[in-house]
Amino acid sequence: MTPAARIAAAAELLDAWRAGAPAEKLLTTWARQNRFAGSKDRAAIRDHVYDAIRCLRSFAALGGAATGRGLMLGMLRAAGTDPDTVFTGLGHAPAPLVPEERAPGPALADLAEPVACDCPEALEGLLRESLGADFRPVMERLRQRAPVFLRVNIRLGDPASVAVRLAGEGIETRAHALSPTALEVVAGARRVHLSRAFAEGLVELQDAASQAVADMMPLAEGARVLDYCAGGGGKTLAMAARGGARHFAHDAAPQRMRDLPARAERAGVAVQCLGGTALGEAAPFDLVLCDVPCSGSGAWRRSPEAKWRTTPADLDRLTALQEEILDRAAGLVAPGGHLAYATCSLLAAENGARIGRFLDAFPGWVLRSERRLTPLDGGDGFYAAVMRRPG
Ligand SMILES: C[S@@+](CC[C@H](N)C(=O)[O-])C[C@H]1O[C@@H](n2cnc3c(N)ncnc32)[C@H](O)[C@@H]1O
Repeated sequence: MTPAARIAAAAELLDAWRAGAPAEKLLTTWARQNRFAGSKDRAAIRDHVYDAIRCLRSFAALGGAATGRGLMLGMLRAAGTDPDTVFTGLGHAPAPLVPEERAPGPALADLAEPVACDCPEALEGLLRESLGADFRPVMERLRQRAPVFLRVNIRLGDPASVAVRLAGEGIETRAHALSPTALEVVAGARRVHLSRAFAEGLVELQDAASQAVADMMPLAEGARVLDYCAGGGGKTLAMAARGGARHFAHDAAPQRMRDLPARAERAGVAVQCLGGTALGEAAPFDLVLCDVPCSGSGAWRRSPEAKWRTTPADLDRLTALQEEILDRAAGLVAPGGHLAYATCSLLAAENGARIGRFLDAFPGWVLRSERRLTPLDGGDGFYAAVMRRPG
């Protein structure tokens, strides 16, 4: 496909996305129905679609319309590319520009701040309040693609020698300040899944801030550790790789943990998955981590659709669920043990406010550590707090 044909395909997909279909599903269906497209075509179309979703407001303003065509036009203008070189109507390229599309519009620098930095209208007040002086730089960062990070499984290799192994497979990496186990992939990211290093459990794909959260967890020798909202088990595995403790995983949707036993085996660690009844029998635990469901606002570079589809009412539902999970998990912590709370949210309502409420409701518990990370630190936005139960 020509670059222009890829842009035409992305414009069509964006129109279907605006009608409500999830981007991932649209891209998979498109690939199935257009077998002539190669992996480079699919990757380029995916990049255009996700870039446009990340930059929805600014691209629409620069392109003069929030349609797929307007968004692609805005994307070209934002990049300083002359749209006439793409909108030629030749072959599978988009149709030539009509006079209204050609009329000079605003430049990126002239757009109002929330439009220029692609801030969702529905959450602007909360984001400003939560981020303070970092509002603009964080929102700007969320317009960009997310970096790819690997977590080195320190049970099986040290980061420096794993980096050399990866380089031998065409994957260039560099260490990252957020975590001693993190390697940022600077070239060859698409090779990771097929690499021997990945197959042998030397590395997992995991955001560096997520690794930093796992690093914060107090893991005493012989401690019994429960990942209460384990999902796919990213944090369970990161904690287990540190060694010394016994690890348990639970999730309200147990099917989310279905790959965890195989991933644990590949990583050379032991993790026991617990359903509801078994959980009660296995309690108490020395550490319970609640990596709760949240707005995901810290990860909008990776999952930009949520940026436009999360409403204040969703947030109310989420904060109520976060509170319920914390209260229930507190009952699983042994006297003198720790309860940890984590989100990939930038919003104070899901972060410090939840911990403040918990400490008010549970006298005697003390806050031991707390960390806020934004994409300005390099990885996703994260919040984590560790509290200690009275002995
Ligand atoms: C942010 S995700 C966890 C991600 C995971 N810890 C990781 O690092 O890959 C939140 C998880 O909480 C689970 N969850 C939702 N409600 C829950 C509840 N009431 N109790 C336990 N888990 C719950 C969801 O099914 C989801 O898998």
